[in-house]
Amino acid sequence: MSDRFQVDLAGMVDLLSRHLYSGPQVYVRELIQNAVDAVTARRALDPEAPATIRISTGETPAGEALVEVVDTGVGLTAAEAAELLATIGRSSKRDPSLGLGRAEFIGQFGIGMLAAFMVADRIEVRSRSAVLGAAPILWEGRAEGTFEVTELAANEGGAAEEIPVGTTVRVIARAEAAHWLAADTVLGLAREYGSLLPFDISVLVPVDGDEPAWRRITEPELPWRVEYRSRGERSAALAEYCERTFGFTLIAAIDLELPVAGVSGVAFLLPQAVSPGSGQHRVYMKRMLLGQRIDRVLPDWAFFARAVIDTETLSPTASREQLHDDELLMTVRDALGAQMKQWVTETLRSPSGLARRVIEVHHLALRALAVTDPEMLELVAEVLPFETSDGVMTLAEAAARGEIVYTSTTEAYRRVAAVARAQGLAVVNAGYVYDADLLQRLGSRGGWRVRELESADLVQILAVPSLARELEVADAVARARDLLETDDCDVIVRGFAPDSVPAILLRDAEGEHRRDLDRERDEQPDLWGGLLDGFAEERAARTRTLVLNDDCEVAQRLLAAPAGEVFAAGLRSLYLSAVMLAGEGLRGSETTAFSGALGVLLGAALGAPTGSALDRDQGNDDGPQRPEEER
Ligand SMILES: Nc1ncnc2c1ncn2[C@@H]1O[C@H](COP(=O)(O)OP(=O)(O)OP(=O)(O)O)[C@@H](O)[C@H]1O
Repeated sequence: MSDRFQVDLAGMVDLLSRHLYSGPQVYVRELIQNAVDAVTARRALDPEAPATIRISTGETPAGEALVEVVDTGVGLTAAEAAELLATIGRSSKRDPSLGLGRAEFIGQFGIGMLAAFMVADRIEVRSRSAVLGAAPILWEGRAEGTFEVTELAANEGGAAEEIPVGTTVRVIARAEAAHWLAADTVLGLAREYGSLLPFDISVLVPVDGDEPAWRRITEPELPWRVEYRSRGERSAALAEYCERTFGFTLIAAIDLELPVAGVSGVAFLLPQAVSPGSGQHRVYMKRMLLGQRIDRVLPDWAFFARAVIDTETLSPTASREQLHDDELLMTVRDALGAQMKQWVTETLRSPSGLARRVIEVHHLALRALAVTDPEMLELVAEVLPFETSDGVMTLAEAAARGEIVYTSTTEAYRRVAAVARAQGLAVVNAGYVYDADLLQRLGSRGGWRVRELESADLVQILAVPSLARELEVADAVARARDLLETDDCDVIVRGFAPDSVPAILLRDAEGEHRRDLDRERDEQPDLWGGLLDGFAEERAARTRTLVLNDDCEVAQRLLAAPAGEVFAAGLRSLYLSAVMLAGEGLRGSETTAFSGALGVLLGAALGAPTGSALDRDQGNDDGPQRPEEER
């Protein structure tokens, strides 16, 4: 003999509330959805049937909080109520041959009613079926797991025939869940879930000093489907909708339309850059809100947009709060991505204020897009500005000048930019996320000559002087380092081209020079002995390095100069011209120091008295050249 499964209702409800749904608030959604499905079913039988849903809150005579949802839907017979309302997993909305939800209904799983028990102590369903001659019924279910069905005629005297076709669901709260049934909570939730549903749904709201009033919460049309007199009017309405729904002022709205998959919507471009992986979208399913943080609706690279879509075909998970990541979703995601790509291509190809703004704010997203898509790669190479040692330009512009040489980190770029600039070599800073990948891909396409800056380029750029020369200038270098200590700047001597540039300034954000020193020491451990160890330690503490060009006569003469005011003034002049060569402007105190130093040099040459800047340089650390802020 076989037995039937028993269900512990309290246990099931606990399971739902803790592990399936995000919280008890979904009970409002389930009630509205059942009412909408019932109205849809009735309209299928009788297209002229009324289609209204009324939601109100109140109290039972015993003071328990209650929510009542009244629909003019298809209703339930006594047998249907007994079978459907209390059988977990039983739904009238599934197609028996396919085992899937039927296209016209939102519900399909047969568990929605249980959600109400997350807040309810009891649920009463009064209903009259649209089936001709059906008697009105009352179904009462209790949280402890019992229910009964009675015919209202027998229960409530002669009023039965006056009861119209439709259903009234009354949820009576457990004391500790009563706040979920408060008037403004229910209004807020009904709006959140139901505002785009295609029926007249109204909520009874309290009015200060007056009788409560019905307020319609549904909009007659999807915001992106409303017809306006002009494009401008439509744009303004969408901007307002975006502000209201997502809380930001859009840069642009991109229409999304996929009729074959029953998907439509709009993607709003965010007004500021966001990090990848934050693409979260608002999804409606048959015009009922599924969730406001749904990912995977658009491709990963579209993280610079927030979309709102309505879908008739994508499948919800049983919680009805996420989408099934199935093949259909993948196809939809790709198709919506293609529409966004088309918009991006068209917008960026024709120069406009909008194109500039999109590039300025969302260049990172465009880089991400270029990495995944060869067509976008060409577009990005044409329109995206890159920092190069020859100024800001697009990759297409850089390519027009010859081979593109890039560094894959910004630190490496900062280190070599000044040297490269001094030598007329254009180096592209490919330090942003995706850049190195992007340039590599570009390099593997026909017609582009691209390569990463190699260490061989660097060795060629900065030549280490011989040991003898290093020892010869050691004293001058030590003096120079003392003089530039307050500028947070180290001093080294190297040879590099062109020999017309006496000095360049390197940044040392990652201790690159320390590594250089380590390498040099490793190569010639005996010769250098402990000499470099001391240097390395102290040098690592300074964030910039002045490289004096040992191939340049001016620098050579400075290194040969005796200690004194001319040496200090000469060093300061070279330092400040290197600051300018590195693309940094001079601060006020530096401009003063520059003219002071020139004054000293001219004075020395012309025999006039020396200037005050030199005195400051040769004095101790409280000189005016001390950096007031980080460079
Ligand atoms: N307001 C209503 N009017 C008429 N029938 C209803 C109503 N509410 C519920 N029902 C019936 O009860 C059944 C079970 O409802 P329930 O909400 O548990 O599941 P569902 O809506 O079918 O599926 P889902 O779990 O996906 O919401 C429904 O299939 C429907 O036949």
